[in-house]
Amino acid sequence: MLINAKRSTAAAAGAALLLTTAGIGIGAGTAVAAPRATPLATVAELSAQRVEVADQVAAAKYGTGSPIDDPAREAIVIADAEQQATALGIDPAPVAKIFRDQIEANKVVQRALYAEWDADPSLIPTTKPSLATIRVELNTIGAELVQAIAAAETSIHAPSCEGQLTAATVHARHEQSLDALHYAALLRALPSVCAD
Ligand SMILES: C=C(O[C@@H]1C=C(C(=O)O)C=C[C@H]1O)C(=O)O
Repeated sequence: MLINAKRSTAAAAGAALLLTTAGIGIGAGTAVAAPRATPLATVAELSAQRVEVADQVAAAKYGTGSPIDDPAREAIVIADAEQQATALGIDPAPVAKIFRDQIEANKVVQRALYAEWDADPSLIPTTKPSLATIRVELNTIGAELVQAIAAAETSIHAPSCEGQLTAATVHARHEQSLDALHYAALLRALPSVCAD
């Protein structure tokens, strides 16, 4: 009886080992196929999305007299981000700083596209999107970005933040096939992410 019990314990242990091994195998395979995004990777991805949306902003404004710089709208974007940060229980001041950079990055793209379109009008987009609709999209990305910043709190304060952020930035560039302009803008969007 005692021996049987030992045997069944051994059998259970063996089964558990097999399951664990199988689990590890599945886990490793999944990790290779689709690595789980780190919190800073999400910050970089959303920032990349935001600089890509700048193309639509530029297309909406170009030739309409709407200025690239819209300080009233910028104030709303920053106030929203601060409010969302406070609601999530994080310090709104560094979030506002990150959003100021995000806005500058967006304008880097807009200015570059304006210059391209001025130089070669055949490149001007033929369809003009609605600025109001694009701003709703920017609001959505912005809200997700504040959440990602909140989720990245530990990484943001870690000594490895700059290294992790560089890796995340290069990864986002690759994932979203950013061209040189949008990669330059992405770099402009992120310098305030890691805490001093
Ligand atoms: C994107 C726009 O252009 C600029 C960039 C902004 C942003 O990145 O949120 C906000 C206002 C503008 O200065 C816009 O007008 O909506």
